[in-house]
Amino acid sequence: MSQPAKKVVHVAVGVVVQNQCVLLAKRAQHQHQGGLWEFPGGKVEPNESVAHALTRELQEELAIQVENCQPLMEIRHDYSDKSVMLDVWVVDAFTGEPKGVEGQPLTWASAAELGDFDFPEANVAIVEKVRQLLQG
Ligand SMILES: Nc1nc2c([nH]c(=O)n2[C@H]2C[C@H](O)[C@@H](COP(=O)(O)OP(=O)(O)OP(=O)(O)O)O2)c(=O)[nH]1
Ligand SMILES: [Mg+2]
Repeated sequence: MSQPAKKVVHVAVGVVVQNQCVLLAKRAQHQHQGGLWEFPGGKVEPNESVAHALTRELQEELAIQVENCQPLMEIRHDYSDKSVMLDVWVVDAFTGEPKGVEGQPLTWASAAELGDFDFPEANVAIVEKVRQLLQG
């Protein structure tokens, strides 16, 4: 029997790079995929561009201002409880010093350190691509 089409949550995800490291944030326990590390970002609002959503979310979550970004990859993933489309962008220029505005822990990880963190399932391919990018 056919299932009704599942709503896919469109997410703007920022790979914020500086000094050959990438910025990671820890998701709060109460959130979807809580307790895991993520690339900061959040949901794209209706009629909002992905670049705008990314800029808005990184201002809200990290208090940084995106100065330059470009698309890296798109990942569609079905969790048991939710489907997501992660629109991943590299942020290679920003102003401000990243802070965990919502109380979330932040850390910078090098290519070699990326393996030390637990990420949501959807992130496997992103982490691999980011590792290559940082080794570039
Ligand atoms: N930001 C981010 N979200 C991710 C990653 N990997 C992954 O599966 N997700 C999923 C978890 C969530 O279901 C969704 C992102 O939602 P979110 O909770 O960050 O959204 P938001 O910032 O707009 O927050 P909210 O206030 O609406 O909860 O994407 C990732 O690396 N970064
Ligand atoms: Mg978020």
